[in-house]
Amino acid sequence: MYNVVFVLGPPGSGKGTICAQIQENLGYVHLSAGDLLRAEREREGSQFGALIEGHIKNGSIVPVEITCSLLENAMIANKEANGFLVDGFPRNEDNLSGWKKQMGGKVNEQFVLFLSCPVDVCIDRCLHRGQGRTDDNVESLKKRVETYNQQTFPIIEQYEKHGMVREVNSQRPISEVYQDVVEVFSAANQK
Ligand SMILES: Nc1ncnc2c1ncn2[C@@H]1O[C@H](COP(=O)(O)OP(=O)(O)OP(=O)(O)O)[C@@H](O)[C@H]1O
Ligand SMILES: O=c1ccn([C@@H]2O[C@H](COP(=O)(O)O)[C@@H](O)[C@H]2O)c(=O)[nH]1
Ligand SMILES: [Mg+2]
Repeated sequence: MYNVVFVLGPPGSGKGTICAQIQENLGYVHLSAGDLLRAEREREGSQFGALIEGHIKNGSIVPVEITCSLLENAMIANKEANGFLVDGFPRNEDNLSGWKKQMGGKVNEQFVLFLSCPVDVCIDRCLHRGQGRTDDNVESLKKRVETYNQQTFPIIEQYEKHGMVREVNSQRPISEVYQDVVEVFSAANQK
């Protein structure tokens, strides 16, 4: 069984930043679904490159079969990890049902870390991220936020109903956010 923590929140809420620190200090392996899709987009011979880029630019969600296979392959390649931080997934109903179908019997879902942050702050962070992402522009960000509000937030609400969401306010200095996140992990791993 793989231990899994889903890390969700609006675009630019700091998921990648916090996951990198958790990976460094707590032995979880960080799997950003977005990073895996970007790597697949760049992979020579990939049949999905154009499809992935279309979704990324449009802020829409790639079919789950593609994303879930990338995530499972990355888990298989890191079997010795304490657990996995699945960053930016599941993002919609299709993601959730596809994940349950493919991974249902293979994972222990520990909790959902929800980094909450006002959208205007998040957009400003993305516009100043400086990583050259093709979706860090005003037009794509508008669509990404819309997708988050309409499709991803309801997934967080579903997990909330099952008592699985741990919310941390990420509109604060990174060190403060990280401190609270560590407490969430400590509490979960004491059980
Ligand atoms: N608490 C914070 N305060 C200020 N800036 C932050 C904070 N957390 C992250 N950032 C910065 O905001 C930008 C976005 O952070 P990050 O890439 O971690 O977000 P993300 O949630 O992974 O975004 P996306 O969903 O678009 O991948 C980065 O430039 C990062 O350095
Ligand atoms: O599960 C996923 C994760 C991501 N996408 C697509 O990638 C971009 C960028 O994702 P980030 O998490 O911001 O790196 C996202 O807008 C989607 O288009 C996806 O389809 N499924
Ligand atoms: Mg990210």
